[in-house]
Amino acid sequence: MLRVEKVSKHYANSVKGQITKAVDDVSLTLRQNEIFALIGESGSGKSTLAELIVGLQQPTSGSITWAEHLQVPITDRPASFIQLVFQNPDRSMNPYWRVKDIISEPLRLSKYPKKKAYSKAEELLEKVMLSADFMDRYPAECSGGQKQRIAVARALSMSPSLLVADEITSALDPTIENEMLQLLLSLKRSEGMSILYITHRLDTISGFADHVAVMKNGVIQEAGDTKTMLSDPKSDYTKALLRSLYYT
Ligand SMILES: Nc1ncnc2c1ncn2[C@@H]1O[C@H](COP(=O)(O)OP(=O)(O)OP(=O)(O)O)[C@@H](O)[C@H]1O
Repeated sequence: MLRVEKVSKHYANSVKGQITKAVDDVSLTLRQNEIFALIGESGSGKSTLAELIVGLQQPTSGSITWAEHLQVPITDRPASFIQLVFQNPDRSMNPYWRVKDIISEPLRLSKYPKKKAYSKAEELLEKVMLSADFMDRYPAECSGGQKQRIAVARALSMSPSLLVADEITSALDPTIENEMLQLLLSLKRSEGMSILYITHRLDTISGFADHVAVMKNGVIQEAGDTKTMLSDPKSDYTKALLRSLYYT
């Protein structure tokens, strides 16, 4: 569905003559209706790659296209095609707005009448397993996990084909994190969309992600189906990551 081909993003550093290769010659394919986990330690280039995919940044070289129209650059996609949810929901929520206005904002921007947008917001809350009581709350009256669900609900309002979830469970405790993963799995099934799930933790992806890519220093070290990679890792880096799980 989405093809990333030989994509690089290099930044010129303030130190003269040096460049940071945040993403370096990355190729991967995201299929329809799959969960693709992108794994890497801090600074490995995950968020930069996500921003390139979403179109928030332009690659230094390479191309990102969606497979139905392979020659169409990602920047020419319909606005609703990809939605991004960040690690910190507070970054994208106006603290003075009620939940119903936060969720329905994309619909209102698409000229939905207010009443219809609110009724859709209530449906979306139900999709992320929050009750209608949340409609009139402010973000400060919601927990971190609930705010992430609200951010997902807002993203769903545009019926995206691809949801990019950048470290959205990192700040949550294990039980709430597990509930969020279950929610994403059920949304994949019910909405038929694909999810690019970005994380620094390999231990969350078993039974959740269909495919996985492991990234280090801007380079994909290994990619493949999750079961095979977890049971038979090929790169030394993936092996080291897996070994480290047993010591945490
Ligand atoms: N605007 C920028 N200018 C210069 N260097 C940058 C810029 N953005 C990111 N980098 C560098 O690119 C590399 C990759 O950063 P990126 O944020 O993509 O990593 P990450 O894997 O998402 O890390 P984290 O999990 O900590 O968010 C890092 O070395 C970072 O310092």
